[in-house]
Amino acid sequence: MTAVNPTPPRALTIAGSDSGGAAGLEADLRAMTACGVHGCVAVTAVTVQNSLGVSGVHLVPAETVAAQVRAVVTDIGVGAAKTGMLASREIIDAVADVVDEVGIGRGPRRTPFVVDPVAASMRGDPLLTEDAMEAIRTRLFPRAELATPNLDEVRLLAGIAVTDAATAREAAEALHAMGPRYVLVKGGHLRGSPEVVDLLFDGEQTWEFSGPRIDTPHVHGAGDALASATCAALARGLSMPDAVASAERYIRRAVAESYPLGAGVGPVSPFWAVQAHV
Ligand SMILES: Nc1ncnc2c1ncn2[C@@H]1O[C@H](COP(=O)(O)OP(=O)(O)OP(=O)(O)O)[C@@H](O)[C@H]1O
Ligand SMILES: Cc1ncc(COP(=O)(O)O)c(N)n1
Repeated sequence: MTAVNPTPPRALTIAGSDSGGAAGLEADLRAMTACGVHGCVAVTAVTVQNSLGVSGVHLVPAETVAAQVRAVVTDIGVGAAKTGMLASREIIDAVADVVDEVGIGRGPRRTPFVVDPVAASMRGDPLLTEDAMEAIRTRLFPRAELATPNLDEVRLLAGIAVTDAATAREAAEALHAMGPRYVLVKGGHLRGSPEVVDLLFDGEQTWEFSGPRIDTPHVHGAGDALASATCAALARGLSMPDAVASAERYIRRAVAESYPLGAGVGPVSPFWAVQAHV
């Protein structure tokens, strides 16, 4: 007898590939799977990458990136989409145009769009050309339901150095004024602090997600996994504050169970969530 199972919720990541399998679309798909969602991909770039860094980048043509988004949305359909490494201004322009075309974006009648403004790898290797951050700000932030910058990206986008709760709030306000409906200022890079505090802001209300800093160097892919877990929760129909809260619970366990890989920095682990089901 043929078993016909229900189709699970789907989400789309528009991101680059990490050959080390720690960050990028590989991290995104693992996090989406662990969070109960079928992940689809529009690949923007192939990186030559391992635990020690990025030694090569090969860009996918912008029209091929847009065509992947179109192919996924028109046939499979998704409940939410996110961006990771977008690599170039041309790809950002193509993504801005195609999300408008297929109904992904900001506001109640659009499929929720999470913009993770990835600028560099955690080791500082550039993942975006220099003129492209401005394009993320002007072309993608006004279309974003949620933007998820880390503190280096906050500095590039808003010129604010976050050092405490007051400057995190100031940054959230400045970034919100650039267009996203919600902003999540991620505190992982405030290395001296014993607590990690992520701040969600919708222009009026703030939600603070805090917990002890877990003592591990292996946080490769943490930002990708957090944005993807949020995207998965949105695809399952959660509200933004609930989706971020669920992703925050997910990422803290994933950081706690991170593991060494190669000679450099290892990844956060999605396995705890999968193992709960096997
Ligand atoms: N040592 C840690 N302990 C607890 N939580 C952490 C730790 N490091 C990262 N996190 C969680 O992961 C989230 C993403 O990390 P981070 O702020 O470093 O963003 P990112 O730079 O985009 O991530 P990455 O570059 O590692 O992919 C943080 O906001 C925090 O919730
Ligand atoms: C293809 C790709 N996308 C994103 C990241 C950022 O992740 P991290 O900040 O953990 O290096 C990366 N290193 N590679």
